[in-house]
Amino acid sequence: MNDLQQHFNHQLESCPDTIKRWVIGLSGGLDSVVLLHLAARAIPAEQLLVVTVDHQLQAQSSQWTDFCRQLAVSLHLPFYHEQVVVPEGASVERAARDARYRVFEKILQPDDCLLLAHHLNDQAETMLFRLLRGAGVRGLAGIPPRRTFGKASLFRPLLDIARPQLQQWAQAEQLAWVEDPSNRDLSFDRNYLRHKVIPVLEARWPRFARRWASTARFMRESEQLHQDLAIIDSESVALGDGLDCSALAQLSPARQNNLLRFWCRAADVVLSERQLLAIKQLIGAADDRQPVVQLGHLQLRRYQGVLLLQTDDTELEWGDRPLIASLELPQGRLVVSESAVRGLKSLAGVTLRNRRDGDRCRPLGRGGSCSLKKLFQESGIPAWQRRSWPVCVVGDEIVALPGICVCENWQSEKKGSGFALKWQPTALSVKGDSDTL
Ligand SMILES: Nc1ncnc2c1ncn2[C@@H]1O[C@H](COP(=O)(O)OP(=O)(O)OP(=O)(O)O)[C@@H](O)[C@H]1O
Repeated sequence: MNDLQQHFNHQLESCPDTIKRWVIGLSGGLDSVVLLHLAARAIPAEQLLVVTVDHQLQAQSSQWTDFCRQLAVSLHLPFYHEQVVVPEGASVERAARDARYRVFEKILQPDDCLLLAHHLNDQAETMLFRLLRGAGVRGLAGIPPRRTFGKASLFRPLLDIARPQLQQWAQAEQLAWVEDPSNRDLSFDRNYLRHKVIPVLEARWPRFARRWASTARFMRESEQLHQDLAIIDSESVALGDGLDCSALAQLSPARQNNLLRFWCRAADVVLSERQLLAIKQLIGAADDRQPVVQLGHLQLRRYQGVLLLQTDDTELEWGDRPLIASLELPQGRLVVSESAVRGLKSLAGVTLRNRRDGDRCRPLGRGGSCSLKKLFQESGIPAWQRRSWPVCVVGDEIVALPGICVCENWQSEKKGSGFALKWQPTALSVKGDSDTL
């Protein structure tokens, strides 16, 4: 058996025994054709599935799909293909990749492993590309050899192999593959690096890609340590769904940044340096100014010394909606359950509306009327959440404020009966982040 096949078989042995099916991403290019042949010689056909995604970006794309199908058929392997429509936008490469990964994710079952043919030169290119864009430790960790992927796992068994070795093997085995002419288009940054920059580095430092692969491993380890530290720090800084600003300020600036990055990444936000700076200013701003930092589709706010990440600020219009049962909305969750104390006696005729200027009600046990503004303040409800807070009314009378009070004359007869109401505005909590590179 030759070296490359041995290497591949050895890589497979390092995978968990629980894997039932291997799904091979076949583009028809040299790398994935080699991967397919290696896999077909090492894995029984009934445990393999070949998948090709047609991005429809080139006139010949359906011919490439035909090529891939014929190759799979010639090896007696099951084949699946799907055409995707890649949305136009700033980066076609990225959009195509996202569309492709969505197809993979749809197909994969829990005990599947997706095999992709990234190699050592892809790793070097990725690192250089990210460095040029100002990546940090996480970006320079490069392409990970394995990770979880949706319900399944993803593995790149050729990541230690240089492209010339794949080419030699393909030639020795007399394999055929397709060449994508767009790989020569130097207007794409990746192609420019591959054809113009990397060869210059290679000529002077022939082993640079292998050295960078070690750097990527160091970076991955460092990134893991950063994540571990963020989890430790969040134990003392997390408060409910938010971060306690004074506890955060006790950490060193680097640990603050680290925790903020991880916390935001859990909500899919990658913080830029400018955004980090804005957050630091937000931490020091006065509460009455209702400070906010916009982070893409999210908003970071500070209220009563706590940083909160909100999904959306669009005001929720209740529009006299009848209160029937619990509700799940993008802006929050209205929970209706059995009350352990004296809850709202009935839902009959109760509707939900937005708060109005000058609204007052008579909370149970208070012995008088009180403004909603005061009730919100006393309950520590941040000002920006009040506009969308549901107000329960029967006709013109306020009968309850979910999570805050039930009003006189609307409570159940005895304890442990009636309905408990809660309004939980959507907020994102601190949680560990898996490796999603
Ligand atoms: N159209 C496709 N259909 C199925 N699999 C594909 C397709 N294109 C790429 N792949 C798989 O993904 C691997 C990497 O391809 P490519 O280098 O184009 O990837 P990328 O995911 O865009 O790269 P990167 O992750 O480095 O940005 C290929 O070797 C192949 O296994």
